[in-house]
Amino acid sequence: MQLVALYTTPERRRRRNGTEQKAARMTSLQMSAKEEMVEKFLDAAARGDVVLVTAHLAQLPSVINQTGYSGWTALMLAARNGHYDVVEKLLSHGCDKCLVNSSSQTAYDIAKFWGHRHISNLLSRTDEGSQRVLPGSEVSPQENYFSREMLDRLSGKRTDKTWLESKHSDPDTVYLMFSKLNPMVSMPQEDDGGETKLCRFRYEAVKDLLQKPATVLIFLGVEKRKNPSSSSDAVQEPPAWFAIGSDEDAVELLKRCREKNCCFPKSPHRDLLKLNEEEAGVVAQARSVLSWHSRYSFCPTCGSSTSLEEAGYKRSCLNSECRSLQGVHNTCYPRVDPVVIMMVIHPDGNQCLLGRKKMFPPGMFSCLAGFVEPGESLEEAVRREVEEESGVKVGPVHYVSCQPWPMPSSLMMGCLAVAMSTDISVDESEIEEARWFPRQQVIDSMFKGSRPTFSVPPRQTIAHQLIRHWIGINSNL
Ligand SMILES: NC(=O)C1=CN([C@@H]2O[C@H](COP(=O)(O)OP(=O)(O)OC[C@H]3O[C@@H](n4cnc5c(N)ncnc54)[C@H](OP(=O)(O)O)[C@@H]3O)[C@@H](O)[C@H]2O)C=CC1
Ligand SMILES: [Mg+2]
Ligand SMILES: [Mg+2]
Ligand SMILES: [Mg+2]
Ligand SMILES: [Zn+2]
Repeated sequence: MQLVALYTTPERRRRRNGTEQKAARMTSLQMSAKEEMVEKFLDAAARGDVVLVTAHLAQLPSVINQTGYSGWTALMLAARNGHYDVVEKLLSHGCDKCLVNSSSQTAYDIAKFWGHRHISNLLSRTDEGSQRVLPGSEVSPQENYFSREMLDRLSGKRTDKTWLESKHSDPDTVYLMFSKLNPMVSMPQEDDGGETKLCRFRYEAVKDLLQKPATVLIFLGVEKRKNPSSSSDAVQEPPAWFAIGSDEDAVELLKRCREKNCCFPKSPHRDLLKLNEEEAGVVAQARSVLSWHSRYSFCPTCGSSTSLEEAGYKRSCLNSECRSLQGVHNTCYPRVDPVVIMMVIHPDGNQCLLGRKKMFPPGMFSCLAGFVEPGESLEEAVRREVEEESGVKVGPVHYVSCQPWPMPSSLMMGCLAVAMSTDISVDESEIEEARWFPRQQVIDSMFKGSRPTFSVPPRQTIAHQLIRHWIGINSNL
């Protein structure tokens, strides 16, 4: 009932106090134009003015998840006051419904408390929730880190040797360089906002490498057109992208780059999470395919040598008698390993099961995960892995979203699972510790920052997004 005391009437409180507070801030702090716009946007959401809300979003998309002096987002205010159309509009623009106010309530909690059942139903819809697992307006629906496709893979062109050769020497073609499966990147400079960037090469800088027999060349695709209707696009094909896997000495490779601060990251689990969403998607594709080439040089059926085909997407056995060349010859394609990762919810709905491996940084807990085995459904894999690792029995399983995880080629399939038993007994060979964490404790460690009792993996992981997702759909009341 904390909510009653704090937020009984946010709109009235806004009306009563808003003008004086704003005026005070205007004079004392000189409210910036951005702050003023945020307050106007929040006011429109609180009043249910969907036209004005839409106009603000068009003018400044980043306003969508902002909070004003009250610490409430537009979604929370619209949910509080029962404005279904505003909630719908904000969701359609990809707002983050997992955010909490200072009392740890999500927009869902607020709508539920104030009896706006049509809104709480809308906010709790799992398919809707699964579409928006990453925060930020620049991220489109159903997307996790490593999932964005900025290239059109044009798989039909992989067998078109003439087209591929013309692209090799095209001056617009972009080459990425990999050494030991890691891409050459320029590390963040102080003035560029801390983003790691892929080093992009042109044909002239790499053409000698393309001639070397040990070089692996992968066609990644062509850039997706942002504005396909413009007239220059009609005559010009978008640039093609290739990945080069080279066995040349890394120091020598680095000399080819003119940019400053270049390197091949040493810790992919950490460094590859600092790319922007688009480049991360390209790396996910290239790294998994290169890793397959590095481990599958010989035919797994007869042990003969293989040749690289289809622009890097196939290896064929050079022994014409080999069984792998008959029937289903799927020994020859890049591998993808399906993994289930699950947020296990306590039967009381207010706690979740998280575990830690010995290799995790101190204090970090994450969702349980495990490889899907042959002939197993996702649901069964979830039940088996949870029981193996924690001893907890699981009933219903609900798919949420997935994430390519190029370490080296997992496809993480994120699920919510409801526990049918609560006693924990960990498999110490896989997990050091597993615990039930109350929702409030999870919220404190994710959002409040000050001395959390434990930490969760970074936002780029699907584990993090599943935890957020659960907070977003679970009632706090
Ligand atoms: N993005 C994210 O948020 C997260 C990603 N992950 C990723 O998920 C993956 C799987 O999680 P994990 O808990 O380790 O899996 P499991 O619980 O299945 O346990 C790993 C065990 O499975 C074995 N194994 C390795 N590859 C396979 C395979 N293809 N099929 C069946 N068993 C296999 C390993 O053996 P061996 O020791 O011989 O290799 C290891 O002993 C990992 O790659 C991990 O990086 C995990 C958690 C979070
Ligand atoms: Mg396991
Ligand atoms: Mg596991
Ligand atoms: Mg396993
Ligand atoms: Zn063979």
